[in-house]
Amino acid sequence: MAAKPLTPAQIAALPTELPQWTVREGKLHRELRFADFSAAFGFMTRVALAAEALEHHPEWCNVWNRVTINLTTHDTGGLSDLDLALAQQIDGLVS
Ligand SMILES: C[C@H](O)[C@H](O)[C@H]1CNC2=NC(N)=NC(=O)C2=N1
Repeated sequence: MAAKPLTPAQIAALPTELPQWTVREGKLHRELRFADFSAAFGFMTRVALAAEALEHHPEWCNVWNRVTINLTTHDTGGLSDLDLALAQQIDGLVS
């Protein structure tokens, strides 16, 4: 699916659309903490499957029970509708 850059109105609505996320250095940013590594990696596995299905992939980092996620669209050089869609799916995969 071709990524569509977010409009200024969509960017202005991000805090209400995605209250768990901030925009840091132009990327959607969320930090999560889990009970242990197994829970964190289980979450990452679910996100990986969602990302593959969406053909849109996170920049992320895992340290034991912590997962740091940054979303941006390399093809457009900024935030797109695919970042919004992936962030919404990720929010639904946090258990
Ligand atoms: C061909 C393939 O769908 C593209 O290269 C996709 C893959 N995953 C991607 N992920 C992200 N975050 N940005 C992209 O521009 C991107 N492009």
